[in-house]
Amino acid sequence: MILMKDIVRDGHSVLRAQAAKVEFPLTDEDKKLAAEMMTFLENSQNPEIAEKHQLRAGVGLAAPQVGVSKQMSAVLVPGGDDEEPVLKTVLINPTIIAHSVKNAALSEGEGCLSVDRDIPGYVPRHERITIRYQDFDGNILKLKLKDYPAIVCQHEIDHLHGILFYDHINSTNPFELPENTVLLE
Ligand SMILES: CNC(=O)c1cccc(C)c1Nc1nc(N2CCN(c3ccccc3Cl)CC2)nc(N2CSC[C@H]2C(=O)NC)n1
Ligand code: NI
Repeated sequence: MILMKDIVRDGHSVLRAQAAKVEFPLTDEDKKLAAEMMTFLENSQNPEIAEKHQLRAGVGLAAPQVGVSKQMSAVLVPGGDDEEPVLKTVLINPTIIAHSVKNAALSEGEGCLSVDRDIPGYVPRHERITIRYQDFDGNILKLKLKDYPAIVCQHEIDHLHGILFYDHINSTNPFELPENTVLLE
């Protein structure tokens, strides 16, 4: 199982590299990695397991964060208690093919499993996006998202292009809110 010791931290070059496209058919190794990344997210969101293994909670994990420079990210945005997840998917070779003019940012800022320090500030992103990606069989799928799930997927797709959340924070005024940007509570 993936543990915090397996997660690459900021400063390691793999987090700043352009990840390679995933080839199809997926190798067994690719399939295993995708499953392990999703299991990590589930474990990290389970209080008992997270406590036992000292896992930091996350809703997204990209392959470069476990040292694999491939375009694959797992996303698990939970619903309320006893509800289905809002979003549970593995994005393979994802691209944003459309987005709103309007931007959005999490009012509490963003965290990242690969960044051990708290970096305050708004991370302006698109409020709505359409993602084109591939499933395990290589079929091309489209996904329209808005608000928190859209923010999470943009954060994870950034990882595949060597971009970290704080790259988007205004260094002179971290809490400056660009016009046409809404804050998500
Ligand atoms: C600096 N301020 C902050 O971090 C921050 C501070 C407050 C609120 C938010 C909303 C913040 N922001 C933020 N909170 C999260 N979590 C909230 C807690 N949650 C979680 C925790 C426990 C169980 C289950 C779950 Cl689900 C896990 C996810 N996650 C992300 N990000 C940025 S997009 C990728 C995603 C990620 O997975 N990061 C590791 N940002
Ligand atoms: Ni991250």
